[in-house]
Amino acid sequence: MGTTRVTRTRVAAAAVTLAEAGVGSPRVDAELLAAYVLGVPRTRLVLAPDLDDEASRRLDELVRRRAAREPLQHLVGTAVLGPVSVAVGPGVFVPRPETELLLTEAVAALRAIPEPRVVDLCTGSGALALAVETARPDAEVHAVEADPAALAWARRNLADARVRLVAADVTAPDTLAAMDRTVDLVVANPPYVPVGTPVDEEVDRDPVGAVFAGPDGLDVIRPLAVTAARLLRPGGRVAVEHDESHADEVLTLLRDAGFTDVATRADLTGRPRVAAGTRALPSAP
Ligand SMILES: C[S@@+](CC[C@H](N)C(=O)[O-])C[C@H]1O[C@@H](n2cnc3c(N)ncnc32)[C@H](O)[C@@H]1O
Repeated sequence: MGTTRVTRTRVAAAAVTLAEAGVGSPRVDAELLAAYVLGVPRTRLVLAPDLDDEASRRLDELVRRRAAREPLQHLVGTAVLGPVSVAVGPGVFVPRPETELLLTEAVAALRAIPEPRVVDLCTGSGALALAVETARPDAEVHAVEADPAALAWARRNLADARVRLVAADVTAPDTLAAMDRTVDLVVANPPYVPVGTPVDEEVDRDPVGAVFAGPDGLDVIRPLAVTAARLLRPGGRVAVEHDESHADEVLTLLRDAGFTDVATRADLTGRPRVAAGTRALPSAP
């Protein structure tokens, strides 16, 4: 048997198992799990040594767990956001590719600002804060999170970074009060799903408080818009990820909180997913 034939056969069988279990990207997941077991990037799978008996057993076990809809990122222990990879598992929200739109908006907003001060509200694993710091090593980045389990993951992910992690409630009127009117950019990917909305089985593994936010999904974004306006200097920028059904409501919340130039950014499929705005300048006396 050729060196990669076992792997090819096992990956094909795993993809069938995952498809039957309703996994959205069965072939990719099968390849990623095989690559993980073999300790190679997915792009090098065809060049990797074949699966031996022990590796085959480990792959079977991971495929069984993935078919039971454990998130792929929990199985491999990491999730990627733009240029960074963070450790994830039970107790913390798994960063999603969708949030790269927010990261792109953040980096664009900082383009002309030297040594910017940035606040990431609702940081979860710390992925977005770390990605901003990686893109802009001259930035002073603060990351705010309230949930103790998520904070433990963020602490681990930010251990070697300069990001300052703050345990606080982003809806409280005094969070980071010492920084009022000094921040250049506030970014946030808060919970925004209306309570009771059916979600994928994988989303069910995210902490409830990371996903759901009250009957209309806006229980965190509503006060967060006020917090962002308080923290930002006049002319500073805000960018908030939201559900595609909330575009108009979030723009209204930003306007009501004191933002101008509010606009929605759409993802590659045209769905509105990020609202951005500028902290209004004080009106002339
Ligand atoms: C959707 S997750 C996003 C995590 C991360 N920013 C990302 O993009 O992967 C939302 C996070 O907000 C946190 N959170 C929810 N309500 C909060 C609040 N009132 N204050 C601070 N953090 C909060 C949750 O614990 C969760 O970690």
